[in-house]
Amino acid sequence: MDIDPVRLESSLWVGKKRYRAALTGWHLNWTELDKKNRDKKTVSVPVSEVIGVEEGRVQVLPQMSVAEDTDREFTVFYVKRSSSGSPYGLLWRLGRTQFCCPSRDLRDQWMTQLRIALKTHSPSRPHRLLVFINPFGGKKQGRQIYHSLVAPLFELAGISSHVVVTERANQARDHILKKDLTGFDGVVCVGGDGIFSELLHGVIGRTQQEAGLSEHDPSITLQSCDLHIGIIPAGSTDCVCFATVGVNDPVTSALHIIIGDSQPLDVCSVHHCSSLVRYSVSLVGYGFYGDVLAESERHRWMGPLRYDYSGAMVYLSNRSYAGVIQYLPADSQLSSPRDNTRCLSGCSVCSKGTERLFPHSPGARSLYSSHFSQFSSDTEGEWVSVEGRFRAVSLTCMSSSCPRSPLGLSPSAHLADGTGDLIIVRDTHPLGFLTFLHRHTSTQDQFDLPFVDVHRVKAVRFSLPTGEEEDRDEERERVNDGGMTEEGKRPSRSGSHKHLVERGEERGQKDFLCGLCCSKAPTVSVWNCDGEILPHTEISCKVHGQLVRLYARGIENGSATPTRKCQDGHRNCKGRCVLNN
Ligand SMILES: CCCCCCCCCCCCC/C=C/[C@@H](O)[C@H](COP(=O)(O)O)NC(=O)CCCCCCCCCCCCCCC
Ligand SMILES: Nc1ncnc2c1ncn2[C@@H]1O[C@H](COP(=O)(O)OP(=O)(O)O)[C@@H](O)[C@H]1O
Ligand SMILES: [Ca+2]
Repeated sequence: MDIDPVRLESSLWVGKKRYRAALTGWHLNWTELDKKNRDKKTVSVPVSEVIGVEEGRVQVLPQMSVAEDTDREFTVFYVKRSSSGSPYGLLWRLGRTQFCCPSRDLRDQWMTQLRIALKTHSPSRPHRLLVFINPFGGKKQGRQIYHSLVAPLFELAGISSHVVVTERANQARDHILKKDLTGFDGVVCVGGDGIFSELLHGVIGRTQQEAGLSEHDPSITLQSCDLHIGIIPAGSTDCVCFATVGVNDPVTSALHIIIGDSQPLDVCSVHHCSSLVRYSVSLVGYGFYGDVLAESERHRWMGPLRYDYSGAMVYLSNRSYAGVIQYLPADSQLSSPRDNTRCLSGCSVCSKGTERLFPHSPGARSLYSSHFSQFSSDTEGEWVSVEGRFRAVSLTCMSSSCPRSPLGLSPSAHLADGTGDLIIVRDTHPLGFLTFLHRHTSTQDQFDLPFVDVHRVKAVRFSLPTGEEEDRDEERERVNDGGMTEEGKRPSRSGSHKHLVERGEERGQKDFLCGLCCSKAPTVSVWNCDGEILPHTEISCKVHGQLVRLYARGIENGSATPTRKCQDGHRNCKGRCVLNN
């Protein structure tokens, strides 16, 4: 349906300069005029990126206040992209321009038309948000970040928010699962990947409850979630924010939330036998990343640095683990983890994913759903099996870029294509593994190593090799342990790992901790699932295309976005090479 665009055009003043300002349905433009009425520079702001309009000369920080109201002035706030951003994504800032009209009538007309345009052209903006702050995330700045940087912007945009400062782990998840959410358009977390994961589990769980679907049945197609999730980064890794926005910056994220941006995200479900263990969006990792997480939990007091310290310790302990990996390859015609592309805002691979996942007719959708099922092997293609000793086995549904690794675990992975990338690092000499790790910090290709394989997949299973009886017993012990809460089968996030670390009954864990100070090497590692230790070694994972939506739009392509060395051998061709998109 075409909506009649709002139009208004007049001569206005900004400071001492005269401008021709025009509001069409989609854009607000103002062009400086010289004395002979010739056009000079034009500023153009899409209506969808206007944050608010106020009468008078208004400022927002440190508090919203009207500096002066002469009856003829109004202030427009909008998204302004900062040139001093990171090379990986654009920083957004609050732009502000104060206009002066020749008359009060004209001022009122501008105010009215701008507000109508905002209502008409930004229907997906949130009006009411439920905000969870983890006061202990990252450098423990969550509360301050929210109140000083984010709340004033929400107020300016007319968003009302209900704020919950969490007092315990899993409070945010339980709140979303159990409380009345009527009237909320979205949920927001202020913290790291851990509190985000709580929101993810709450939103997915609640949606399945309402749809009458069992999350424990690995063969069903889960219902995608309408309630959007926003992330204000204030954690240690903040990988989900970095990989979906391109920067970890609270103001940028707040502005994406205000304008109601929407980024679908693939989610991986992790099952053990017939029970859901957890969901993941970034990393499901065994071996190195599992060991780093287990070790880092003992050094939480170090804050975000705990990962670097533990990374070095685990690297020096030089471990590899036996296992059997099975995976279901995705259609290699559509994309590949080594095609040297980047998933950027408006990504065509993800758009095609949307068409495949949600074709318009309901009949077609259910046909596709059965095609997508991990367990219907008829149309699926074949499972592939790899057995051996591995330094690291990682599955990621997106690039998992973060400040530590700005291109991520899998630089060409897509946020919303319905697939994940399985990275298999076979056992190798220490220098080889260090090269692999180090390449995560540069534009060099970490997959271009003889002991590394990467596959684009729809599902993965991991088991211990047959004949490792000792390990199987251990695995049985873990299953009996469970790590589940009294509410039944819902996994307990930190309950399980607290159990592992504090009581030390988990043998792999005990071996691991012991292994750092004595020579006995452990035979099993643990799984790191978005920063949580899983209570099982044998798991099966399935990617659910576009299961949730974030208030984000993917990474906007700053001119300097670094990319990999291209296949012609150019180093650092930084997007100029034709092979890069
Ligand atoms: C030699 C330098 C090597 C740098 C290797 C960097 C790899 C970075 C991969 C990052 C993957 C991120 C996936 C996201 C995981 C998060 O969900 C999750 C939870 O985050 P939260 O605490 O904010 O809630 N974070 C994590 O599990 C942390 C994983 C971080 C691993 C960092 C490893 C650093 C390794 C340093 C090795 C140093 C070797 C030195 C040898 C002398
Ligand atoms: N009030 C709280 N007390 C203790 N733990 C909490 C609280 N709120 C959230 N958590 C848990 O803290 C863990 C880490 O939180 P997160 O926000 O990811 O910070 P970080 O990035 O520093 O790890 C998560 O597992 C989350 O569930
Ligand atoms: Ca994906």
